[in-house]
Formats: sequence, C-alpha cells, structure tokens
Amino acid sequence: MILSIEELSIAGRDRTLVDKVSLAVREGEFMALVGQSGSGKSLLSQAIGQLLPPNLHASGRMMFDGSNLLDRKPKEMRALRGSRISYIFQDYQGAFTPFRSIGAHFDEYQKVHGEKSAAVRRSKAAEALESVGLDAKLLRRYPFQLSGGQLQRASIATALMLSPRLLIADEVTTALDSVSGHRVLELLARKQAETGCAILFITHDWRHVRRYANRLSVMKEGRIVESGGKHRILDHPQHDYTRQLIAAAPILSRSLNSGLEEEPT
Ligand SMILES: Nc1ncnc2c1ncn2[C@@H]1O[C@H](COP(=O)(O)OP(=O)(O)OP(=O)(O)O)[C@@H](O)[C@H]1O
Repeated sequence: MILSIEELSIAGRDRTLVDKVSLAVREGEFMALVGQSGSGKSLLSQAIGQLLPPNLHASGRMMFDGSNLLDRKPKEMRALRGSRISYIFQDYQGAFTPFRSIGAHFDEYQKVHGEKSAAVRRSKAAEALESVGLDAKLLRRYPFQLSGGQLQRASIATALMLSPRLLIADEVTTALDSVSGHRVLELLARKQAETGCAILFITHDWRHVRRYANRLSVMKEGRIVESGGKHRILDHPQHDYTRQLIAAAPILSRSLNSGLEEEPT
C-alpha cells in the first residue's frame, strides 16, 4: 500500500464537504476516482498534498511513507511534493508562468528540489522533455508557443522528473481534444509501466476508466459509495448511483461495460 486514507473528512466553517472517506492506493497501480461534479474528488486529492484552500480543514489519517501526511510540517510537504508525490492538473496552463521559457521552469523545479549543478539541470531537463516525446528544443520556447497537448506533456515531464511514487492526475484530459487526451493517457500509462509509480486518476470519463484503471472508487456527495476492481464495478456495480453513472456513459453500453467478453453459458 503506497497511500492509505482513513476516515478523511474535509470541512469548511459550516459544512462537511468530504465525510469520513477511506481509500487505499496500492504500489504501482492505476486507481481511478470517479463521481459527479462537486462530489469532493478534487478536495480529496488536494488534501493529500496539503494543498487545500485555507478556509478548509482536513481531519483523519493519510498514511504515506510510514506517517500521517496531515501531521507533516509545511516545509516537509514542500520537499515531498514533486519528489515523492506529484500532481498534474486539468489547468496545465496554470502550471506555467507565461513569460518564462519552458527550460526556465524545469530549471527552477530542480533547483527547488536541491539540484545544484546547472549542467546536470540542463541535461535532465532535456531528458525529461524527450521522455514524453517532445523535442528538447522546446525548452527555449515560452508556454504560449506550445499547443495544449504539448504543454500538458511538459507538465507531466516535470511531475515525473524526480521519480515520485504517487502521481495524482486531476481531470488531466478534460481541457484537451479527444486525440490529445488519448495521447496524454497513453503517455501516463507508459510512464507508469516504466517507473512503477502509482497513479490516482480523477476523471469523469468512463472510457478512460475502462481502458486504464486497475481499480476504482466512486464518490457521491463527499462519500465513497463503492470501491473495487474495475471489472467487478463496471460489470456488476453494487450501488444504484454507480449503475446510474455507468448507464449515463453511452460508450459503455455495448457488450460488457468493462470491455470483457461475456462467458458463453
Ligand atoms: N474553498 C472552498 N470553500 C468552500 N467550499 C468549497 C471550496 N472548494 C470546493 N468547495 C465545495 O466542495 C465541494 C466539492 O468540490 P470538489 O472541487 O472537490 O468537487 P469535484 O468532485 O472535484 O468536482 P469536479 O468534478 O467538478 O471537479 C463542492 O460542493 C464545492 O463547491
């Protein structure tokens, strides 16, 4: 188990937004978190890295590397984010400052995480970009000179640069067209196979769940209503809400939802 979330609650001043959620992410797996808009998926993922907005408070336990993430000091969390736990977001543009080159972003990221040699930083930046299928020449460009898909790839390259054990991907394909979105997911799956990092993948898209996830959890109104292996949940959902979500995903309604062939009887 790489991350074990136990009875995590997130509350504002007068409202509980995530209510005693338990969820485990296993070493090296592709774990999907699905649920309608507003169900608390993003808040849950932000809480893992202590990235919640200041008006919200998390309680419970999130065990990672042998200790509760909620007890870690801000300085420890800054060191942990990027090196052990990394994020990629839907808003990949927001991850880049407009008037700094892509190379400057890679350089700064490594400096913050303690790489002192400028030559090493340069060669690692080129390597990171090439590892996601982008030309190292793009390091000289500015964010607005890259396409959406290229920028998302660059943000993935940054997130994976220091070989984190857990990558949290929040709606990473939502802002991309379907071809670019598919490429980004293929890339994530390939990087996961190469590095063995676990992925917590937040999505609305059941096609991606069907294709890439090993296990999934379904969230509704701040609670997890169902968790389990992909085939079990897609083909035999236990909870009404899961059934409704699957039924609303038209692409899944042909044959078995998980894509498995029905056993002849
Ligand atoms: N800073 C905040 N203060 C108060 N309420 C908030 C805050 N941030 C989010 N919320 C509320 O918490 C609930 C869960 O939000 P969250 O962003 O986690 O949902 P989500 O499942 O990720 O939705 P989506 O799929 O649309 O991204 C929503 O009702 C949202 O309005």
